[in-house]
Amino acid sequence: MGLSGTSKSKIVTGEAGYVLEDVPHLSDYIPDLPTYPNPLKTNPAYSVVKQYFVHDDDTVALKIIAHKSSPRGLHFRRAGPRQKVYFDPDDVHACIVTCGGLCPGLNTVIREIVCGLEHMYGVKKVLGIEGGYKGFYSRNTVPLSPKVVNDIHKRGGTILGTSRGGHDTAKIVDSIQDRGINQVYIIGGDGTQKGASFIFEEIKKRGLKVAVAGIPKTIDNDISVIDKSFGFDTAVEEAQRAINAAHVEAESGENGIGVVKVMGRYSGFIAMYATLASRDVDCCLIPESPFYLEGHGGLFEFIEKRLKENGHMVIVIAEGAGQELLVESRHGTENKDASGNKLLRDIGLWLSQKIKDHFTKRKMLINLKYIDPTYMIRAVPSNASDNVYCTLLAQSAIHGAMAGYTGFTVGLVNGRHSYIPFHRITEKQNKVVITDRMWARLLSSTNQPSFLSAKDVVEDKKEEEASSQLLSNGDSANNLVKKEIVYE
Ligand SMILES: Nc1ncnc2c1ncn2[C@@H]1O[C@H](COP(=O)(O)OP(=O)(O)O)[C@@H](O)[C@H]1O
Ligand SMILES: O=P(O)(O)OC[C@H]1O[C@](O)(COP(=O)(O)O)[C@@H](O)[C@@H]1O
Ligand SMILES: [Mg+2]
Repeated sequence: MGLSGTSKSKIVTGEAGYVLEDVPHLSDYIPDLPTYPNPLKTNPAYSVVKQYFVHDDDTVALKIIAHKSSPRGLHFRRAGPRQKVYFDPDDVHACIVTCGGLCPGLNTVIREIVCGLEHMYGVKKVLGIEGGYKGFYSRNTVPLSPKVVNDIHKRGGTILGTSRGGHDTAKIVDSIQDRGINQVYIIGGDGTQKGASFIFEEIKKRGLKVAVAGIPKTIDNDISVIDKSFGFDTAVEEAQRAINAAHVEAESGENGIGVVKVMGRYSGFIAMYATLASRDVDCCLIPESPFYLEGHGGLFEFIEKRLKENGHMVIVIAEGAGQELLVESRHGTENKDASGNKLLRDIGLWLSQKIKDHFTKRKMLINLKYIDPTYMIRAVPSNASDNVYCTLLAQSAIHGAMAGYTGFTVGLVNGRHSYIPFHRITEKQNKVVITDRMWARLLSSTNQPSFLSAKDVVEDKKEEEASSQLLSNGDSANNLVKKEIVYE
């Protein structure tokens, strides 16, 4: 086996093309750390389970579809408890912080970190950092115990509060150092994980024995590498209620049109899955698939056709869709939120008005109802399957930190919990690939226009080149490079 890599990546190679992209370990920069037997060995719940501990060599493949001649691709370290731990449970002082937008399941993750630390490892000192990153240096903290967090998974939001902006690496690490914290659990999206990687680098620079573990959170499902994010299932389920309402309204009026806006700043996964799940949706509009209103193949033509056929229709639109159509009226100013995310204009409202104007001009009576359930979807508690998922993520993060791993995000990769280096999570976003089979399934289920013209270039050669590159660099199928498409 060989070890190589840049400061960013820790690559371990082996026989038969084996490549592990490992995560950092405290022993990488602190020599002679003492180890302790894992307390789970004497825990009655776990000690009876054969092979409970993860083998040191266990890895998880990033790509599970292989061709005859393709390399084995990249692997990540499998998550789970190790035989040895690098912390005496009595010495652990953990903290938890939630950052960025809300997402169903945040409280479940908090609960399970607190309970998992105490029940599995006997750790009793856990601190909640209030109000996101800036809470490390400008807000209160709250001691967390299994009793305090007992019921919180039944509530939406985060009991710790959250925020955008306020990431000051030096101040955060000063606070970690001053408080004697040695395990940091950071729950948040791509922005948060970028912040977490800076915190990890600073901790390493100062030579501190502090494990930094990220738990990826995104209601938009826009984090790459992982199969899906917690809360996403719940969001899709909750979106059904709004779509049902839009359908009932649309069915009841003459030429009824229901427009539902869902979240999805850059990625239209909620819109796509909510549409596929509902079967009541006639048209789904997402940021990845530019659309146009007027003319042949445009949205207005399709609406008119559907109304004539069915007398009603439902449109689901992701908030980031069609933003380019609004650009002209923005007068060049691009507003950003405290984290630097682009502020979007309300495409749902804009589109609803455009549809109304169009049919008024055509002297065709329509009844349009616009529903914006975005924050309602985000504020609900997680459903049963997300609760289980959150629990496993929290436990995997705890096992990793206790085993001395650091600078990692925990995530489900092809159905297996894995430790993923931060940069893999943050280097690009997960997006719906409109040349992929899932989007084709959606198009065939709604029978909506693809909004691609005859000029759209889909060159077989380019496609082949792109896919063979992907096989060798081990990228996930979810992140396939878009084929070159020319829009009229
Ligand atoms: N590039 C970055 N470097 C350091 N911190 C960041 C970066 N981007 C975002 N953050 C911090 O992460 C937190 C959440 O980021 P945000 O983008 O709002 O949400 P999310 O993490 O859900 O994507 C904020 O406190 C923000 O300051
Ligand atoms: O109004 P807020 O709190 O900024 O949140 C709105 C945004 O948050 C999101 O839910 C995503 O948030 P994150 O990047 O924090 O995961 C987007 O879909 C939405 O645009
Ligand atoms: Mg984000």
